[in-house]
Amino acid sequence: MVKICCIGAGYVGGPTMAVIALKCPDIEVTVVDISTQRINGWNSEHLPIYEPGLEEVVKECRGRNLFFSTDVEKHVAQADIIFVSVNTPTKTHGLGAGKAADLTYWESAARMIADVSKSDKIVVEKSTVPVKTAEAIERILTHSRKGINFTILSNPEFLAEGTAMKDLFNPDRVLIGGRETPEGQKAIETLRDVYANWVPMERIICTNLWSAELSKLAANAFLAQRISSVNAMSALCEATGADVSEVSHSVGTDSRIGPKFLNASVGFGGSCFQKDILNLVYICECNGLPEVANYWKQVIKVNDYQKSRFVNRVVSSMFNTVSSKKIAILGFAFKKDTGDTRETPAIDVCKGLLGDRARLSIYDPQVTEEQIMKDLSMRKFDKDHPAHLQPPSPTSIKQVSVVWDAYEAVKDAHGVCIMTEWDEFKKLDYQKVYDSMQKPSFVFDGRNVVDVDMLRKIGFIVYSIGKPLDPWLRDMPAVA
Ligand SMILES: NC(=O)c1ccc[n+]([C@@H]2O[C@H](COP(=O)([O-])OP(=O)(O)OC[C@H]3O[C@@H](n4cnc5c(N)ncnc54)[C@H](O)[C@@H]3O)[C@@H](O)[C@H]2O)c1
Ligand SMILES: O=c1ccn([C@@H]2O[C@H](COP(=O)(O)OP(=O)(O)O[C@H]3O[C@H](CO)[C@@H](O)[C@H](O)[C@H]3O)[C@@H](O)[C@H]2O)c(=O)[nH]1
Repeated sequence: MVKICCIGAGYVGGPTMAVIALKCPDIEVTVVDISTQRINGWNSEHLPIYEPGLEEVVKECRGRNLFFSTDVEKHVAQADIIFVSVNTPTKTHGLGAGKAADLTYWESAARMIADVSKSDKIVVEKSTVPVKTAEAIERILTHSRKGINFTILSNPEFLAEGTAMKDLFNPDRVLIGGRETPEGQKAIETLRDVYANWVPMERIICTNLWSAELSKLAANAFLAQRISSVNAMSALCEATGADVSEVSHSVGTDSRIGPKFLNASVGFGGSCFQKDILNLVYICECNGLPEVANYWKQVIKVNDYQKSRFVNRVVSSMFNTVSSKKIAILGFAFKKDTGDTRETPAIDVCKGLLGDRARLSIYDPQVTEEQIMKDLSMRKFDKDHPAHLQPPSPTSIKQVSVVWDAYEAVKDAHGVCIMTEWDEFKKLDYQKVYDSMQKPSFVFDGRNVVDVDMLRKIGFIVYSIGKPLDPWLRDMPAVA
């Protein structure tokens, strides 16, 4: 029986391996992690991550051909194929701090593989890594060569959180990069055969190592660039009276552009876009391409601008101060259908409002109080490191309360900020919300989920990203 071991039981390692186990009953899959808490979670009734459809697959395969373990070395030693899906966060200190990818976790995984292996292995880069990482990893793997052959492949993951299972079952493509040597090509075939159990052959793209590594960074940069483009347009829409949804629709019907990923928002979040673009910027700089680096840097700048623009709208609309005013924050996750808060725009918006001394009442159906408190007190980039290495969270933050019901959050609030597009925020009884709030009552929709006309009829003053402005807001300065 072929044995697969995946190092890193996170948002990628867990779901990806669960799907391989489901689709390949002849393969034994073990997911290992240094975090006992994470592994205990995977072996329990309460999985450590929320992803629609994941629990069913894990329950079907766990104990059959899917295992979760902290015995990292044992399972690595036994495996034929090793996926490495550990964190590759942005460096927080030293050379390239704030931009370069921190490969500490990858390097320690590679050293451990080299130390414990007693048979030939295919080592698969599943984490998103800088282009040319495979070369460095190869050096580490072969430094203590004991007659063992390591063949390295790049197999970047394209799943999006909230739709991970759907994306894994029916991927647009699976990308496999390898060396153009007979061993490299043979390893590509071996991995292709695994995916071929459920992915049509024409959707499995095989390239050289560097193309595969760079394609992942490029795909995320292109996706994020679309959002920053539409968000830049949203500011112009507000200034001119155009409606960003109409503009997106009109632009997206051009088949060369396409309709996806053109929703204006308070900004993109998630663990990947910012980190991967910063990484791309750093690689460009290291390769003497400052113009290319600056081009991609602008995608992040527009994203930061969008978040601070939103905070400024809130503060300026509410008589230029939110000091001591209760503001309800609906949604904290970086998108719906996930409990993940890494780089969520809600963090920057909440910090901006707290800076103006607001009192916040936060509700998200999937994010715990502990997580929110941690996020609001943690430094930028600390968040994407393994949980057990993060600083301990404070028990509470003055001026922030976390509640478990949207109606509780809005009670006596002066304003409501919608930060995540959870379906339940579309279906709230807004008359009830209005009745329980202070007057005038404001709604700031960072995700364009509410029916603006209906809310205005109820009596709300509404701000919706990129939409024609409420007469009240038109007279208020939107810049700090
Ligand atoms: N989250 C996504 O949607 C997504 C999608 C595509 C690619 N990626 C990339 O995949 C990689 C992993 O992302 P993630 O979101 O799954 O991260 P994650 O933080 O959820 O999981 C990573 C896991 O690796 C473990 N780990 C770290 N070092 C280890 C070691 N030496 N040995 C064993 N375990 C170790 C951590 O404890 C953690 O549980 C990153 O490079 C990310 O950029 C993420
Ligand atoms: O039109 C849009 C689409 C998305 N977003 C926001 O963009 C962020 C990222 O969304 P999404 O890309 O759907 O989620 P991720 O899980 O971050 O997935 C991205 O990052 C992953 C990690 O690299 C890749 O694997 C995926 O292909 C890529 O979509 C979220 O805050 C969304 O709300 C918008 O504001 N407008």
